[in-house]
Amino acid sequence: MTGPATLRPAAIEVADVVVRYGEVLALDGVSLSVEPGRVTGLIGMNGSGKSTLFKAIMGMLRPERGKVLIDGADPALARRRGVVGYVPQSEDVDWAFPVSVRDVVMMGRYGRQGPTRRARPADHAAVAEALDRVELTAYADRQIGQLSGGQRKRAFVARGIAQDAGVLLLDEPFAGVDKRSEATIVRLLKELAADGRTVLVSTHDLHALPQLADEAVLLLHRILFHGDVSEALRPENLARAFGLDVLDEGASA
Ligand SMILES: Nc1ncnc2c1ncn2[C@@H]1O[C@H](COP(=O)(O)OP(=O)(O)OP(=O)(O)O)[C@@H](O)[C@H]1O
Repeated sequence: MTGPATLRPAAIEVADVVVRYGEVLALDGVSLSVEPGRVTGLIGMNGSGKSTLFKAIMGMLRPERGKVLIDGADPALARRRGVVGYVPQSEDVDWAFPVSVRDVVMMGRYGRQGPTRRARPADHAAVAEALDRVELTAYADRQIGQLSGGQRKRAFVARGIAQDAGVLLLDEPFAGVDKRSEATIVRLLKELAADGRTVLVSTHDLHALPQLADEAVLLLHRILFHGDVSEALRPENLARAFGLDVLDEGASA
């Protein structure tokens, strides 16, 4: 499948990144390359540093050490250029905010509209196409909070599509989503990767991983594993990523 002409595929390069919040060492020398054209699953327990890694990739925090490059460019610059699209965790969104689904998707066009934010015909066309792609055309005028969990995620994916983002970061897209919506989102993400996008998805949902991801990254403040999904899911790898060895030690003490 060929992508839209304006799509800017971009690889993510993370080199030896250290991020600390006061005493908490959230990322401890993380190095990772994420390639376009694939869905990469980012797996780690609560507090393992997944959201912090996303923030570093978006240039929203400056690492104490190391570097992030998006297609060779500074991540904050890449974000301002609209190269990086982000689907946030549900808790990070104010669902009561009085905006329609269409408004949310139009936000993906703001970077092109300048300070006046006046939508041109091309912006409306891109929003309509993105809504169609995620199958939310019929819901375009609904307030964003009046959608199901899966539809809410798809609205934010549509924002990234309208933005022509070459990199899509999704933070826990399956949390609070039923199986049918999960299957729809998985299919959509695979299509978006096939267009040439770089798709990085954090998830706790290990069952969805084989269908979803072409490769997997296990994170526990540092990269424990990066490679085949089936290998990532081996019990010894999951035990390391989810700290079960720590629990075992505690149990035997
Ligand atoms: N703003 C902050 N101030 C202090 N500590 C923080 C802050 N943000 C994150 N942390 C800590 O940094 C570590 C990594 O947090 P992060 O949110 O990146 O993990 P996560 O893998 O995304 O977790 P979850 O799966 O629960 O969303 C945790 O120990 C967390 O408590």
